[in-house]
Amino acid sequence: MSEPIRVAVLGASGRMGATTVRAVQEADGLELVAALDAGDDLRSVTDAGAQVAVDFTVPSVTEQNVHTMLDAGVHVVVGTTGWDDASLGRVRDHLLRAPGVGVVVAPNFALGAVLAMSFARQAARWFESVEVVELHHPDKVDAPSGTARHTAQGIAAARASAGMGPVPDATSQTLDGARGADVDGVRVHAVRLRGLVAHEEILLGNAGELLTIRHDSFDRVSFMPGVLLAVRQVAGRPGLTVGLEDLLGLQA
Ligand SMILES: NC(=O)C1=CN([C@@H]2O[C@H](COP(=O)(O)OP(=O)(O)OC[C@H]3O[C@@H](n4cnc5c(N)ncnc54)[C@H](O)[C@@H]3O)[C@@H](O)[C@H]2O)C=CC1
Ligand SMILES: O=C(O)C1=N[C@H](C(=O)O)C[C@H](O)C1
Repeated sequence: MSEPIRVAVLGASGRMGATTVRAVQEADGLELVAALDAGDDLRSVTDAGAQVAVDFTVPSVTEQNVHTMLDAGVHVVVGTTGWDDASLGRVRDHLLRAPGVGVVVAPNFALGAVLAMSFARQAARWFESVEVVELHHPDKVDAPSGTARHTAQGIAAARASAGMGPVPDATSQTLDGARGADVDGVRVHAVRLRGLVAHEEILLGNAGELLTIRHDSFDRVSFMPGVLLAVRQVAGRPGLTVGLEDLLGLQA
């Protein structure tokens, strides 16, 4: 039998980190060797011999954590949101100096959410109108969600490659924020409500019809199959992988 993959979890006391700690402990072929939270020294990841670090921390520290892991030759699976083209570009550059090391950054590890984004990209070219609504628990620090941004970017790219123009919208008088955020021309609305976990609706409209694509995460265990898949695959994927689509054999 092969040796287990040695895994460290960063943000281990948080909602996602604690769920990941349990999932790694229960998974075949994985061994939890370090569980760190704010204030802990990242050197304990390498001291513990971790091969893969999973980051579920906060947007303000995740990029620095990844650079520190790359300097140590540790593969990284990142679920923390807040990434943009510039921060991803810096990681891509760093990876040129860390040959053989892999980083997977995925805004959402729930299989249904990844499929919903894929369906939305597929549908985008056939609908004149589209808006994205994300709904989350009120302790979330960022808005709109990383998933909603990724969804809107994918829809915008699909519309652009189909030669579609802007989404119709005659609004000329409005209160600030009433039309949501503009992500590459796609309106994104963020709801924060006690009782919710993580939910997304993609609304696609044509004259006389509406297609709604909806995904609900009712429990954080929904993210774990995707997290474990990435942990198992990251060492075999040198360089930067953004999103879980490629790991699931879906078109990005
Ligand atoms: N990709 C995905 O599927 C999912 C991503 N997320 C994202 O994961 C992130 C974490 O979400 P939650 O667990 O709900 O937040 P949380 O606030 O419950 O947990 C964050 C944890 O990170 C810790 N932390 C802060 N600075 C740190 C540092 N320098 N080193 C180590 N730990 C540090 C905090 O003390 C806290 O325990 C968010 O960005 C969220 O959007 C959440 C759910 C699913
Ligand atoms: O903070 C959360 O809870 C979530 N964050 C991620 C995001 O911002 O997309 C993934 C999921 O929506 C849960």
